[in-house]
Amino acid sequence: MLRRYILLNTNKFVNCRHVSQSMLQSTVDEKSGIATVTMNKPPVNSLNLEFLDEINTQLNKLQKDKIRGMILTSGLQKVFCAGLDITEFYNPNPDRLAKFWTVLQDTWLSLYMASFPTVAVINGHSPAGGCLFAMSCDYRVMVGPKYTIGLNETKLGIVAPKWFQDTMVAVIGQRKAEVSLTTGKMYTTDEALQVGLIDESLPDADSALKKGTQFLNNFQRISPWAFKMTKDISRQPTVQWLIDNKQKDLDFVLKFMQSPDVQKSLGLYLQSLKK
Ligand SMILES: CCCCCCCCCCCC/C=C/CC(=O)SCCNC(=O)CCNC(=O)[C@H](O)C(C)(C)COP(=O)(O)OP(=O)(O)OC[C@H]1O[C@@H](n2cnc3c(N)ncnc32)[C@H](O)[C@@H]1OP(=O)(O)O
Repeated sequence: MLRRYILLNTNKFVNCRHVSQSMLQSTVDEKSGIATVTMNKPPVNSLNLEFLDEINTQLNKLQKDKIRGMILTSGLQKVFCAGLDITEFYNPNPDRLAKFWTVLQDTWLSLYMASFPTVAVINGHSPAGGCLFAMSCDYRVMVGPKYTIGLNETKLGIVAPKWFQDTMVAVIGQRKAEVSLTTGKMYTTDEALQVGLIDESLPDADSALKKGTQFLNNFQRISPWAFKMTKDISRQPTVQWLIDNKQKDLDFVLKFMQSPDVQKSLGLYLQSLKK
């Protein structure tokens, strides 16, 4: 049952329903119908099987609740999301890896095709899967200037799957995405704004959240049905490949991730992170 709370959110009191609390906090402003979903899995919001499952469950719940919009942000000091949890890939248990990848596919489909408008308030670093999540929202507001965002997979000796790449192409275009993906480029906030990877840059998290809310307020006078149909038509070419090839994508990942060369690269990368 939903309970009423007064919740402290970025130094502001708002009237809201408290929907869940664990690695993910979700609050819905009663007046606007806008949900704020805050990732809170220290130290870096890395996406493991359980966290992804929780995110996907929450997205499906918000859809059923017919919210009017969602802000996705982080409760951590300087990281929006560090991407996929690399320990899921290193010396993996094949059954768990298969579950992990399937939940990732489903979570991406839920977020990318969400029936409500979505904004990523990127209040920290956002590499790889973190960048994928941000790019999957309808609008991106980033706190600058000190954080970075991008698909850095080649720097780990791995390959961004086709649907990660297609998501980037849909945001910044083929040519820029190709250079960005092959070089594993991590953009500063200013660079990300220049290339179109983010829509706005704000100096602090409070003003970024306000900007995100302002964007969502654009939809108050737009029919949810018209919004959803338009988004579906626009995004269908990007999602169709995965919808048609979920098993093939999974089989490839299982094979690729268990190859000795990839394991060696991942081991070295994990070591460098620990240092
Ligand atoms: C036909 C051909 C088709 C080809 C298809 C190919 C198909 C292949 C599929 C494979 C695709 C795989 C896709 C993967 C996407 C990903 O998301 S991979 C993850 C990439 N992420 C990163 O590289 C981020 C790494 N982290 C950082 O850069 C930094 O941690 C940070 C900038 C996010 C934060 O910095 P800081 O605040 O200084 O924290 P740290 O001290 O670095 O980290 C604290 C702590 O967290 C651990 N950690 C960091 N990131 C991760 C992570 N992603 N996963 C797991 N753990 C992580 C880090 O090791 C530290 O741990 P300790 O405290 O030292 O134990």
